[in-house]
This record gives sequence, C-alpha cells and structure tokens, in this order.
Amino acid sequence: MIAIGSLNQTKVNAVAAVFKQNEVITIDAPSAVSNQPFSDEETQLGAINRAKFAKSQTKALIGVGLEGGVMFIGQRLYLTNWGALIDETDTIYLASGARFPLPEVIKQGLLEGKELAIVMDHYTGTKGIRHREGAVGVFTNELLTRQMMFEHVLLQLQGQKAYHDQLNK
Ligand SMILES: O=P(O)(O)OP(=O)(O)OP(=O)(O)OC[C@H]1O[C@@H](n2cnc3c(O)ncnc32)[C@H](O)[C@@H]1O
Repeated sequence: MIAIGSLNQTKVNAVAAVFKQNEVITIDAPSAVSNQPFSDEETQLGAINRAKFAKSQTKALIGVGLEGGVMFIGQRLYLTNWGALIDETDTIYLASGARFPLPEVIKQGLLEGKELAIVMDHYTGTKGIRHREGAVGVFTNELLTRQMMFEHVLLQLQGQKAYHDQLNK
C-alpha cells in the first residue's frame, strides 16, 4: 500500500499509473513550505514533508510527496518539480521533474506575489490548470502534461528503490 500526500488528480493518477501493483491511498498532506515555493530547496522540502506525513498518518508502509514550484537561474524564472518517496525502512528517495523557463509575463505575476496556479488560469482564461495539463502542459502544447511529468518523477523514485532493494537483498 502506498500513500500519496495530495488530493490533486494529476498526482494521484500518476501514482496509480506507476505503482500499478500497489493499492494507492490519498491524504491531504501539508507541504509545510510556502504555498508557492520559490527555490529547489523549498520545493524539495515540500515533497519530503508531504511524503513523511502520508506515511506517518496512514497505514501505508510507503509515502510519496510531489511538489511543484519555481526557481531562478540568473534572471530567468523556471518551473521546477520535486518528488520524494519514504519507504518501509525510512529511507528517503528524491527525484526532480521538468524544469524550463517561464515566459516573462508569468514571471511578473509571480513577482507580484500571485501563485503560479492563479497566474496560469488568468493567462489561459480557464480554471484549474493545476489539476489538468499544468503549466508544463500549456507551454509544451500538451506534448508533456503534468501527470506525465509526475509519472517520470515517480519512475525515478520507484527505480531508485528497486536498485537499492536489489543491492541489499
Ligand atoms: O493539491 P496540491 O498537492 O497542493 O497540488 P497543487 O498543484 O495545488 O500544489 P503544488 O504544491 O504541487 O504546487 C505549488 C504551487 O505551485 C503551483 N503550480 C506548480 N506547478 C504547477 C503547474 O504545472 N501548473 C499550475 N500551477 C502549478 C500552484 O500554484 C501551487 O499552488
């Protein structure tokens, strides 16, 4: 049994798709970082906090956390994503996801203190982008959706755990 620390459909669907052999349960886990993480460190910490919460507050032996944020490289603001998995031995696995520069107009909205989800909904004239294709889907013409991106993060986590378990058999 695996617990995902979010009710966001893109995250829950990604976990169900990658961990096909496991029963997946969901819990609304606090990230304990800002609503809009502004660095890799903060985004990664949000993922770790959610994974730990998901494991400790459910009967699952494995907890997973997925977190989206933004970070600067020079003057450019990038979308960033992190995943964490904590297993039955309390080993924590980490992996990052898609990272690409956001358009200047999106960066300006974030610098005004708005959340990326709000800025993206305004930019696209729709509601709930974060539950569907995500910013990554919008800016890749949906070649890569938010769920696909999280699936890639989860495959890295699943694969790292499989490698580790194999070595320690
Ligand atoms: O329900 P939870 O799990 O909290 O899912 P979320 O999408 O609201 O929250 P995240 O913690 O993953 O992301 C942090 C913030 O970054 C935003 N965000 C991150 N990635 C995004 C994306 O691909 N599209 C739209 N908004 C995104 C959104 O504003 C979130 O409030």
